[in-house]
Amino acid sequence: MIRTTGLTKRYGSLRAVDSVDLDVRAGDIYGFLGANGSGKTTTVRMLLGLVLATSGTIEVLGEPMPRSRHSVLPRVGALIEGPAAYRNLSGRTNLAMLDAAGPGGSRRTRRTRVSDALEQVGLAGVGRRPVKNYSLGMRQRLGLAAALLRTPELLVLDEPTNGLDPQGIREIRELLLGLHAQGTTVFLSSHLLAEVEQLCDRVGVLDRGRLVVQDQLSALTRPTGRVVVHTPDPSHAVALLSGVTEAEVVDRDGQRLVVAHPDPARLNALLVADGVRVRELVDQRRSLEDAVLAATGPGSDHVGAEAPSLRAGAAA
Ligand SMILES: Nc1ncnc2c1ncn2[C@@H]1O[C@H](COP(=O)(O)OP(=O)(O)OP(=O)(O)O)[C@@H](O)[C@H]1O
Repeated sequence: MIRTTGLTKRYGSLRAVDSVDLDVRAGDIYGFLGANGSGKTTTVRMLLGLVLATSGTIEVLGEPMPRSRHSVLPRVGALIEGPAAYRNLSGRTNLAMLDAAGPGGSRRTRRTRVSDALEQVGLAGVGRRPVKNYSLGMRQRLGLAAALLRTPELLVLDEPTNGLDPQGIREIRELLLGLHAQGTTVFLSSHLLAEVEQLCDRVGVLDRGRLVVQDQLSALTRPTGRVVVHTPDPSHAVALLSGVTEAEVVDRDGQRLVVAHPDPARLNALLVADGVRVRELVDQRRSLEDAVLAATGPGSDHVGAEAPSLRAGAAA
């Protein structure tokens, strides 16, 4: 769906994007993570032919960009940096104007297309109100409606939840999951780990212009081979396990033990058979944050792990 090789953008001596090999596959919800200033927007703009690459190649929907933009862009829905709209006009009129200005899409079916797009983003009831009366979340959804006018095969979204409150973020998330379930491939940039962890199945991490991670979320957060045990009898458990060669207690924090053991089921049986009460026993998994920190290392502008609500009110 999107494939780049050696994609690079220089601004003077700054390599804003540095030899990036993106691989976004059909059916992905791909999260493109990176701190502010890491080069996400520049990459997204290059994918859409809005900024020319210094070097490297780009394929979108199997066609070279920007050369094939006239055939590719009508099949791609895009939302970049706070969608612009005429404030005094209604959402519906804004969409109709965008539809008329965009490539493809006949005039005869415009009304239906606009109505369908408004319906999809949950703005059908307020489509006739002027945009100046819309909340930030409604404006963001209007931007998404514009991206949906052509029933895109691929959605490219730059920080789609920036500036939204938790409710707005959830609405966008549900909308994207719904579109994905209908077959749309989604590529979205974000600086929020939690957002990507909740929504995406494939992740790329940009660190100062370089793609330092690209993998399935499930592979990045795979089990560590350790088991987390919650027990009201931690001392008993530690004493028991000290005599078991294949088990090693690697961490103890109150009633929580982290045990290196090859088989959680066998470990559980061992503990219970000896009278240790087990409240919970789960495979320890690496968090996406751990995976990102391991790849970016110290001194990097780390992507944020803060709750999305803390970002509410940021620039749209
Ligand atoms: N037109 C430009 N001229 C010079 N430098 C630029 C230009 N556009 C972007 N940059 C620089 O390139 C780097 C990457 O910027 P970019 O906007 O792509 O990052 P980003 O990850 O999208 O960050 P943000 O989330 O803040 O938008 C930054 O250091 C930025 O200052």
